[in-house]
Amino acid sequence: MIEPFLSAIPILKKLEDAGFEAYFVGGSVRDYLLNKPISDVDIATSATPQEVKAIFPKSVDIGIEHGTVLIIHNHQSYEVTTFRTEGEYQDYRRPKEVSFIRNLTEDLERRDFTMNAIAMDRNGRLIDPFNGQEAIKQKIIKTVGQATDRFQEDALRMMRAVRFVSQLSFQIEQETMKALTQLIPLLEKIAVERKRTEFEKLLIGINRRKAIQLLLETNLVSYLPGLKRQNKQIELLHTFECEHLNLKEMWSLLLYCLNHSGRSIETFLREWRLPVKVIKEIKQIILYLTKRLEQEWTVYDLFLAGRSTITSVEKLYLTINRIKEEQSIQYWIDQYDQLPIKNSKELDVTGSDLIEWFKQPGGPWVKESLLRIERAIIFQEVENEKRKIKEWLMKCSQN
Ligand SMILES: Nc1ccn([C@@H]2O[C@H](COP(=O)(O)OP(=O)(O)OP(=O)(O)O)[C@@H](O)[C@H]2O)c(=O)n1
Ligand SMILES: [Mg+2]
Repeated sequence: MIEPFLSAIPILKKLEDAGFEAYFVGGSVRDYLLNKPISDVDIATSATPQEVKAIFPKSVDIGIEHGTVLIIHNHQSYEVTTFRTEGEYQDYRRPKEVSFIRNLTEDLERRDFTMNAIAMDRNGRLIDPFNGQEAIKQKIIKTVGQATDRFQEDALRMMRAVRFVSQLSFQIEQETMKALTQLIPLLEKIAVERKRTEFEKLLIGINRRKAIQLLLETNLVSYLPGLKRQNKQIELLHTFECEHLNLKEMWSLLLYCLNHSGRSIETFLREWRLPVKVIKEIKQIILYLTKRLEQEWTVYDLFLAGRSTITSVEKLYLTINRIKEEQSIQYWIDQYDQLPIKNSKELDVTGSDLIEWFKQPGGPWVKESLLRIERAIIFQEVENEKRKIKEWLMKCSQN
C-alpha cells in the first residue's frame, strides 16, 4: 500500500480494535487502482457517528445526519462515514435522512458507479462485489445496479458521469448512457454549487473536449446556468485545443465563446456562484484578452495586468488563434519584467512629497499626479527617482 493510505491505517485499526469494520472507499481506492494521484482518503465504517466520536475524541461534526464525522489524526483530517443506505429520496436530491447499517456490501450498493464502489481493508485486500476493477480495466463508467434508480436517487450523478469522462477518459456504458439521456431533466433540481464542483472538474479534465461534446449530445448544457440555448457557442468551445488551460482560463474561454462582455460576465459568473475574488480575476483576464485580440500589448497594459493575467491572456490568445508556438508568452513576460516598476507601491514618491513640493492642501490632484508620474515612469519619460521626478514635475508645471 502507499500514502496517503499508510498514514490512515491506524484509524482503521482503532475502529477494528473497538469491534467495528472499517475500509477505505470511494475515489481514493479508484484513483489508487488507476495509479493516479490520490486526493483525500474516505473511510467507511460499521460504527455509528456516535461510536466513531467516542473512539476519536478529536472530531468535528461535518454532516452527522449523513453519517459523516471528520476526525483529526496526526494533524491530518479524515472523513469517516457510517455504512448507510440512502433511505427516502426527496425530489431527486440527496436524502435529508439516511439509515445507518452494519453491512459493507449494502453500503457499496448505494454508490453511484462500480468503479466508485470498491472497498479496501487495511491490508490492501479489495472488496469489490460489483466488479469495479473490471470496469476500471475496461475504462467504463457503469452504475451500480439500475442506472435509472441511481440517477433518480441523485441526479447529480449524471453530471458526475460526464465529469469522469473528462477526468479519466473513460466511456459511459450503454445502459448508463441510455438512462442518462432520458433522465437529464432531473438536473433541474440540483443546487448550483454541486453542479459547479462537477463542472469545474470537467473543465480541467484531460479529456475535457470529449466531455464538452457529451454535454451537448446529452443536452446536459440546458440544465447549467447561462448555457441554455447556447449550443453554437459551446460547439465553438469544443473546437479549441484547450487541454493546457487552467480553470480560470477555461472559464474565460467559455465566456469568450459565449461572447459575454461587461456586466453580463459578472451576471453569468454570479449565477454559477463563483467567489467574488475569482470573478474579479476572470473579468480582468477577459478585459485584456478583448484588447489583445485587437492589438498588441501596450507597456501600460502590461503594467496594469500583471504577470499572471498576462500569461493567461497570452495563452488564450494563442488558443483562440490556434497558434501552436508558445514563444510569445515568454516574449511578453520579458517585456513585463523590463518595466521600471511593477506596481504603484514601487513609486519613489508619495502623496506627502507632492503636497510638500507644491505647498498645496491634499485633494484629488494628488492621486491624479501620482497616476501621471506612474505613466511617465512606465513610458520611460522619467526615471523612478525622487529627485528626477521632482525636476520633471516642475518642468511639466512650467509648460
Ligand atoms: N452523488 C454521489 C456522490 C458520491 N458518491 C459516492 O461517494 C464517494 C465519494 O464521493 P466524492 O468524494 O464526491 O467523489 P469521488 O468519487 O471520491 O471523486 P473525487 O476524487 O473527485 O473526490 C464516491 O466515490 C461514490 O462512491 C455517490 O455514490 N453519489
Ligand atoms: Mg472523494
